[in-house]
Amino acid sequence: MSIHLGAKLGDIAERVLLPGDPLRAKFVAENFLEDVHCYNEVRGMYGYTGLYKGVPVSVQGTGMGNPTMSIYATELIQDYGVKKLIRIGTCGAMQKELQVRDIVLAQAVSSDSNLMEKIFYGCNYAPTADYGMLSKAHQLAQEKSVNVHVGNIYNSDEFYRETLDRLHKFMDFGVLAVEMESAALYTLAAKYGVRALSILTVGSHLLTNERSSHQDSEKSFHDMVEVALHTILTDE
Ligand SMILES: O=P(O)(O)O[C@H]1O[C@H](CO)[C@@H](O)[C@H]1O
Ligand SMILES: O=c1cc[nH]c(=O)[nH]1
Repeated sequence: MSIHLGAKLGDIAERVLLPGDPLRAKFVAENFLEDVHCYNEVRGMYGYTGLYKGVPVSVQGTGMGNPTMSIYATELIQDYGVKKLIRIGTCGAMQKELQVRDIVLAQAVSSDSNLMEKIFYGCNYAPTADYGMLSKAHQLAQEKSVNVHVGNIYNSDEFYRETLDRLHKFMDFGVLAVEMESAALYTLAAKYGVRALSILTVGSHLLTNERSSHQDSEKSFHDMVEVALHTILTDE
């Protein structure tokens, strides 16, 4: 057991999908994996391990924001030996060419979080995706004819913003979409020498205010989860 996970050693696979919402972890386990067991209920942050095409894969809720992602990513890597982590999240679109339900592959992460400043003595650090997993996910998404976008995303510690100025600045510089966990995930993956990628479904559009309903978005997760599962299985 680690501090925040009730799993025994060996309960968690080397390959883990990471949704923010613990109920999304349950949904993925019940609908995509076989021979599933729940290894964590601590804090209601459900974690499951099952088989995908005969290979053990876990799916672990992370909660919202860089601090909770940091806790789960660190314990998964350090205490349970996880080697490949793919976040399956939602995001808000920031460019007009993106549509609700499109998929975004986060190649790089810009952030307003001071997490990196703390780690790197006030300097900037550019959290980046694992290139092998990024290119595999891109290829798979294209094969499935999914509307997929690859590029820089905005990681924020704010969901409800004091000002929109910063958001607009990132829009001006071509940043695709906003979310709240990928800076911590990519930075910790680099620290511990493991592989990470964030795959995001557009749940809302910040330019048009369109948003998918909660139920609607569970269905639209289907493509993202399939791309994530196929990507995490390949060794490129
Ligand atoms: O849907 P998830 O994975 O939680 O991701 C996004 O949704 C939450 C905000 O509603 C934040 O966690 C953000 O990153
Ligand atoms: O983090 C997020 C996710 C969706 N929409 C936002 O505005 N922020």
